[in-house]
Amino acid sequence: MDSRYEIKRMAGGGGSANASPALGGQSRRRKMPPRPADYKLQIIIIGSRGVGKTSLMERFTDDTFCEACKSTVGVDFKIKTVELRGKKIRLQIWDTAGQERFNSITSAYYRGAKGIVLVYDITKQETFDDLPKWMKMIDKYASEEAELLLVGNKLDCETDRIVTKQTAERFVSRISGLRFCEASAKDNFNVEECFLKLVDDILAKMPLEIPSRELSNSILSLQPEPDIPPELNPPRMRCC
Ligand SMILES: Nc1nc2c(ncn2[C@@H]2O[C@H](COP(=O)(O)OP(=O)(O)OP(=O)(O)O)[C@@H](O)[C@H]2O)c(=O)[nH]1
Repeated sequence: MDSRYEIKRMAGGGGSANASPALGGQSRRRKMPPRPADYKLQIIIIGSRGVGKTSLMERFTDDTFCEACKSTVGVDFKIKTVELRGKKIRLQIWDTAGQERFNSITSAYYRGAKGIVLVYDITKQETFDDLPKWMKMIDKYASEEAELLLVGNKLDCETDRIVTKQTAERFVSRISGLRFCEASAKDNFNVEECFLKLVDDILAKMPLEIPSRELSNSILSLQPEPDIPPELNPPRMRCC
């Protein structure tokens, strides 16, 4: 049995208001199981190779940073539960390979995503120049309803910056509904804020006024459990 459901016997010598005479002064406390999530959402992280997609995901989900990570092969994912707008949200975050040769695999994950994080590296012009190509992928494979967030990563490398904030803002202003922020996975700057803003934007579009009895009985999934598309192999785990 799950240890969360165990009834803990509290050894006691009386004095507790909850003590039961039948237990000879011992009281029973039931440890409550965690409240189930109200929503399950998928977020996908895309962008060119080496921009820090994995690093952003790992910073957000585990608060870790890997200096010498291996390049992602195919896709990987992590789970994180957050609370926003009074709701508990289970996020499944898909980290995709930046290498073009994996596009046929990674594109299968766009469709179910409620949020898309498009990343470039502020120190590498080519990763910014690649953005129109990634926008084409989004147009082709993602849901029109998906919320979009552009992240300029590696803000800790300000002295090596090539892509100015103004240049990025000009790009963003031409695309409706695209949000923008700069962050550093390494320094843990603005990472959580960027992800939570994206989730908040997703929630803002959802019908949150669901009768509480529906919420209490089951996990309300506004989209299918984010399964691995059947035609694909399971996500390949990467190590650091
Ligand atoms: N200075 C700095 N380095 C970073 C940052 N984020 C990631 N890196 C480094 O950039 C390199 C690539 O990071 P990854 O997270 O693997 O990049 P990725 O976009 O997932 O790469 P692919 O899987 O190849 O597409 C690694 O050496 C990281 O340590 C950051 O915020 N600042």
